[in-house]
Amino acid sequence: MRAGLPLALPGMRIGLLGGSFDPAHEGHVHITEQAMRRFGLDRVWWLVSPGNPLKTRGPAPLDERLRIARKLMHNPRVEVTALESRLGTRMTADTIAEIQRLYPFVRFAWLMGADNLVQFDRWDRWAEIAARVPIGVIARPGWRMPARFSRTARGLWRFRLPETRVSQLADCPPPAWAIINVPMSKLSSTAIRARSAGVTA
Ligand SMILES: Nc1ncnc2c1ncn2[C@@H]1O[C@H](COP(=O)(O)OP(=O)(O)OP(=O)(O)O)[C@@H](O)[C@H]1O
Ligand SMILES: O=C(O)c1ccc[n+]([C@@H]2O[C@H](COP(=O)([O-])O)[C@@H](O)[C@H]2O)c1
Repeated sequence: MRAGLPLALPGMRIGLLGGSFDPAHEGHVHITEQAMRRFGLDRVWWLVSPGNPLKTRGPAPLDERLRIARKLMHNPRVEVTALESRLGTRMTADTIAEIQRLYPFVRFAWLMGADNLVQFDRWDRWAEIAARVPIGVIARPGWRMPARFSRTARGLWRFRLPETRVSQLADCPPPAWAIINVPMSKLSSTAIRARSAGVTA
C-alpha cells in the first residue's frame, strides 16, 4: 500500500462520494450520513476532485477545498481525501479502476446526488463505471423525477435494486444501482458561492 493512502480492511463496504466540494456544505454531510445508513456502508471517502471534467469554470484551489471539507466533516467513519490528485486521475472511470486495483478486497460503491445521474451518460466511459461499481443515488430537491426518467436510469432500469436490497448495495455485483428518498437538503455550493460573491461585491 502506498504511503498516505486511506486505510481500509478487507471486506469493508466503502462509498465513494466524488465532488468539487467548492465549498463543502452541510448537504454533503447529510447525504453522506444518509447514504451510509441506507446503503449499509462501513465508511465513505470524499474524493475532493482536482476539477469536474464537464465544468468549464475551475474550482477554488484544492488545498483550500480540502481544508474547509475537513473542518466540516467530523464523522470518524468519513475520510476526506485528495485521492484523485494523488493518483493523477481526473476521469471517474480511471479513478475507480485505480482504487479497485489498490484495494482489491474492498467493496466499493459510487455515490452521487440525483442531479449527477441526469448527466451521467455524458461522463467519460460511463458504462464502464456502471459495470465496475454499484451506484447509490441520493435524492436532491428538484432532481428526483428528472433522475428517474433520465437516459441512464432508463438504460439501467433492469439493474435497479428493489427496496429490500438497497442496504446491500456494495455487495451487489455491478451493474446495480439504487436511488434513495431521504429528507432532502436544498444546500448547494453554487448558492454558497453566489452568496459570498454578493457579500464581497
Ligand atoms: N443538497 C444535496 N442533495 C443531494 N446531493 C447533493 C447535495 N449537494 C451535493 N450533492 C451531491 O454531492 C456530490 C458533490 O457535489 P458538489 O461538490 O458538486 O456540490 P454541489 O452543491 O452540487 O456543487 P455545485 O452547486 O457547484 O454543482 C454530487 O454527487 C452532488 O450531486
Ligand atoms: O469522469 C467524468 O467524465 C466525470 C464527469 C463529470 C463529473 N465527474 C465526477 O463527478 C463527481 C461530482 O462532480 P461535481 O463537480 O458535480 O461535484 C466528481 O467526482 C467528478 O470528478 C466525472
